[in-house]
Amino acid sequence: MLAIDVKDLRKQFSVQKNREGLGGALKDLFKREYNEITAVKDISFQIPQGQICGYIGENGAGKSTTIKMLTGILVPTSGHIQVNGFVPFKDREKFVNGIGVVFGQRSQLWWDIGVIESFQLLRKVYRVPEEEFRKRLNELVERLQLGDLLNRPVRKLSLGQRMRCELVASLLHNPSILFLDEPTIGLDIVVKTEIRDFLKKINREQGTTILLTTHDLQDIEALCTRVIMLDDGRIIYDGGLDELKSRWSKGREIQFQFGEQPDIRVLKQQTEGLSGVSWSIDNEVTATMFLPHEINVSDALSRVVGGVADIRDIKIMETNTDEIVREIYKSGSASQETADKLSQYMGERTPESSDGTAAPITKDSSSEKEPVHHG
Ligand SMILES: Nc1ncnc2c1ncn2[C@@H]1O[C@H](COP(=O)(O)OP(=O)(O)OP(=O)(O)O)[C@@H](O)[C@H]1O
Repeated sequence: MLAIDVKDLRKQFSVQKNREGLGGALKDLFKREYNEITAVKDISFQIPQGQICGYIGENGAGKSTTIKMLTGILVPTSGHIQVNGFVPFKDREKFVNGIGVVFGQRSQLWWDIGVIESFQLLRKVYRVPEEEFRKRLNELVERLQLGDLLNRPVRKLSLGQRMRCELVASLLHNPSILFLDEPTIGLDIVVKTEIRDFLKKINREQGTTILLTTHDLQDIEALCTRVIMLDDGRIIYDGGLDELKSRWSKGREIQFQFGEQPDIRVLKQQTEGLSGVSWSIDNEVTATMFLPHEINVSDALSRVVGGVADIRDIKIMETNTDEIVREIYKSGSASQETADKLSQYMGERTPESSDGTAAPITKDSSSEKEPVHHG
């Protein structure tokens, strides 16, 4: 069964226009005018069970709006969604038992009470039997090393400690799908790594499906085999991370360290005839060879190694995903082929139903913009 099935999903918001000046304010009082914002524009994708998929895009691309529709917080304007076989905003009671949600920028824990008490309240919300809850809690507490924190009020936790507690909270009822919206935002590299390792483990051991939005591409590199890239509410890439890199990176770089000062003319002679290969001298003893994708690394390497003496070290430089993704964001399209395909089936459509906010998933998710701290 598919974990997530989305077809032609659209979300429009009506935003009130504010006219300028006192006269404008008075007019606003009597006749309100609205602008339509289309945050998500007829997107379609399917995620099989057990996959970890990255959902990325620039600020305002529509990531959070999608997650909110997938978790039943927002009602779509049009299109179809099934998550675990349920329509999120309709079948909420049954639906929420199968999903876990972490919004990095807001808390699902009660601010002033001890962490363990928040967990107990969540146990009741999700109707988890006490014995099962204890077993699961012990396991999660051990894995995320929360032992000392359980009796502290949430407001006294550091961001990293709170985020580990948020993860436990989202997993207490053993959901099969986890939605993570910026789960590593603001965390230091140690906590980020711990959280990534933990997520990899639960995915591997329990087959948890994970949909993850992030601006940190290291999260994507560490966790995701697939990435969906959004631009202005549309999907501009859906595929493997490796494929994205190889299709979009301009080439590879190999850095050589020599025993003596390299002569650029000699280096160029070695790679003569290899189209697109170029050289630059970095300092007295190192030079870098740039290779377009069409040229085989071993062909180029063997020419240099065979023709130049005294090579001390060779470094093949990793493709920098950040740079690639930045380039794609700038151009707004991951490939011509994708853009062509998209333009065939997308296009502005008339909204079919009004937007709206569904009832809260569990306790209080009514405030859309402000962090929710219970207390
Ligand atoms: N409740 C709302 N009312 C009106 N417009 C909204 C609302 N929520 C989101 N938007 C608009 O929809 C668009 C997409 O916003 P969304 O929060 O989904 O983007 P995002 O990709 O998650 O961005 P970020 O990375 O900054 O969190 C933006 O133009 C945003 O201003």
